[in-house]
Amino acid sequence: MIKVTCAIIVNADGLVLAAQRNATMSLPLKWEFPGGKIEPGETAEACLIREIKEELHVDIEIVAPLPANTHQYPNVTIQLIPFVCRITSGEIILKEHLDFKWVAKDELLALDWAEADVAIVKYYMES
Ligand SMILES: Nc1nc2c([nH]c(=O)n2[C@@H]2O[C@H](COP(=O)(O)OP(=O)(O)OP(=O)(O)O)[C@@H](O)[C@H]2O)c(=O)[nH]1
Repeated sequence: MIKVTCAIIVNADGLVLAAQRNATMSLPLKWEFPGGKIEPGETAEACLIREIKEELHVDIEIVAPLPANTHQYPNVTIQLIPFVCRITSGEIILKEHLDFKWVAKDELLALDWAEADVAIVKYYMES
């Protein structure tokens, strides 16, 4: 099982950042929370801070963990480990994703999410 962290980045207006995977990634064009795989010896929190810097070019602080979701794709099983986060410095520059948008909490489910994210989106919407 692959452990993957992801960031539910919330801005001052309470909007949530959704990022769209590019056409050449796995799960092309699906929406996700940015993040990535935990490296050996790395904590989930350190992984997420590193991945967000690499992918979005901003610094974040972690506000709170949410329950992880294990999801079986046809070729791989991932454990997706979410954290609510805030940007502490920088402007977003997309390094890997095709697009991003700030979405109101009650409109999140309208996006075409990666399957593993759906349970996390629902949990967050109800929290
Ligand atoms: N970062 C991130 N990955 C997710 C989410 N949901 C989800 O199913 N994934 C999957 O978790 C894995 C995370 O990989 P990654 O972001 O570190 O790197 P990657 O796309 O280059 O990996 P890959 O080439 O193995 O697909 C991918 O298989 C991705 O499809 C999510 O919300 N955020």
